[in-house]
Amino acid sequence: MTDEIEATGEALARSLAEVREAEPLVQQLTNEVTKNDLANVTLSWGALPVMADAPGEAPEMAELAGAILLNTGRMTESNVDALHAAGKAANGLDVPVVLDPVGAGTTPTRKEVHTSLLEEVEFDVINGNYGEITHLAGEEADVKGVESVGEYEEVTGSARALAETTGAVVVASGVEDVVAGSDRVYRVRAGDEMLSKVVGTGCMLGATLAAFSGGLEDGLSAALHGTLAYGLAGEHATDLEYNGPASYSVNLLDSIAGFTPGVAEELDPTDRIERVT
Ligand SMILES: Nc1ncnc2c1ncn2[C@@H]1O[C@H](COP(=O)(O)OP(=O)(O)OP(=O)(O)O)[C@@H](O)[C@H]1O
Ligand SMILES: Cc1ncsc1CCO
Ligand SMILES: [Mg+2]
Repeated sequence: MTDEIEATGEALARSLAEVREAEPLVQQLTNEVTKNDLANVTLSWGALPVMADAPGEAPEMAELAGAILLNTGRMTESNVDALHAAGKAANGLDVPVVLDPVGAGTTPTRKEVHTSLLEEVEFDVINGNYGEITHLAGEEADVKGVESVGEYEEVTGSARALAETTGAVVVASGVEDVVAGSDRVYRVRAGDEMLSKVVGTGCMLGATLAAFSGGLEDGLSAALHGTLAYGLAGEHATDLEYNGPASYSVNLLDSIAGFTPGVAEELDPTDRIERVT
């Protein structure tokens, strides 16, 4: 691992190119609300999506994958079984595993599912909104359905605490994103308020983090550059023709597809990332 992660346009371009060259197979177990968007986001970063989520086949596919995403938005018994089985199979072969703990803390069922997943599966990345991350860190949090509500002034500390207890890189998404490894924490300022007006943009960040984890060697660089690239794509999407949130969501997909290494090279995103600890 390099001492400090570069946040230049050139460094971001190298990461984007590495994902495209590796073209990792990214298996995603996710909710029905966002499945199609996640598959397209994955393809647009240059990775290959496969949404294999049946309990019998999911662990078989995980053994073939370059990375897997476990999004807990769908709480059916068979999906929960598949999440466990795929996560364990991936751990057995050192395939990176990303957890998106959708709605963590809201119901007894979700509390139990997240507790058992964290006990039984080792995660490389955990990405959730401020409320979900704060809840998983063992602190008081207010999650309404799948939305983070309330104030989270201590989210940097919560993300770091969760990174320390789980060994995962933790990404807490919100107005600014926090990317926490065990020994350092960054804040990423990229994105646009429109990202909060479309359902599933946090889930799409999860797909992005899985694609970058499958393509890059270093997990913290993958999380930091994936979060930065996604936020910048979300900003650029506001330059495209806008007719309301639905057109923004299409523009977001187009913006990700157009975010090539050549585009990244021309940017100077150094002031978007601040190391805070
Ligand atoms: N006000 C904002 N300004 C800039 N970026 C934002 C804002 N709100 C959210 N984002 C960005 O939107 C993305 C999704 O974050 P959010 O915290 O809303 O996820 P979420 O609640 O898990 O979403 P979902 O459950 O709908 O998938 C992140 O990339 C985050 O940086
Ligand atoms: C709205 C919703 N409900 C379960 S999953 C999901 C997608 C956003 O997280
Ligand atoms: Mg989410």
